[in-house]
Amino acid sequence: MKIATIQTDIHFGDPDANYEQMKQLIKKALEQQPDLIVLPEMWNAAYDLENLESHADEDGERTITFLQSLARQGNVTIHGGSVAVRRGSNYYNTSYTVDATGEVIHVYDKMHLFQLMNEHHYLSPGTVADTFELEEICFAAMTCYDLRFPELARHYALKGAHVLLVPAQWPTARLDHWRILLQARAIENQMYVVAVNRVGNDPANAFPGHSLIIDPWGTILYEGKSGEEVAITELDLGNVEEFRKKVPVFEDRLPTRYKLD
Ligand SMILES: O=C(O)CCC(=O)C(=O)O
Repeated sequence: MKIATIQTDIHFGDPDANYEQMKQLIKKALEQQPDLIVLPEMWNAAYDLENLESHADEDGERTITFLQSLARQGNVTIHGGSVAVRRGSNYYNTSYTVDATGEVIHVYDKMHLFQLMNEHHYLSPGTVADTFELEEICFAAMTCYDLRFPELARHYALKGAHVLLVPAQWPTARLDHWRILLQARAIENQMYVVAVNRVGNDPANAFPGHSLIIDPWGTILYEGKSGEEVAITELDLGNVEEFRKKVPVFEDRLPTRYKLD
């Protein structure tokens, strides 16, 4: 599977500029005919949480229409990173995945809200962690801070996921955590991890890029630099069981002996 990762800066609190910029970047990715495009976290307005009322996407309608048009045009599936969405009186950090026919095949609301960026004061947490199928391969998605919760990645692995998508706005100050945690999730769950981070600055943080694609052995197959990058990585996603046979952790788990609550 050919995967395009879109590592970009994001205009703070300016959805119109961000939809236009993302359209150009997706079109650039389409030139290389990828099967899947993955975008970063909160790309419609960045972390301008104080102004959600004016720029959160009402029921995700603008984002879904935008992704559907480009997915059909490029005959590609797009995991739309995440955007700030309003549903009823609540706001969410939501990922939509749209396939080449324009069908929304998966929706994920970020579960673990990041107190250091005040998400918990503005957003509601997601409650559903489902997997989805793409070309007969089981995928799962989480968002940025969710990465610190190994239980969520293990939950997905036990549901059959072979690929974990992780859009993020992970700050430069903790870049070493980013790389180590992504590798750990890949190794301990023996799954591919495709993680897309933003670059640039917002009023509170700098963002380093370093988007990463890691195989189930923990080997880094792609690592972005610190600028804007539309990268294509070709992956053989059908070989996860081969990795799992080498070290059979799923056979050797003893779940009745460790209670997590
Ligand atoms: O956990 C971290 O250090 C970064 C998390 C984060 O920036 C986020 O969830 O937006």
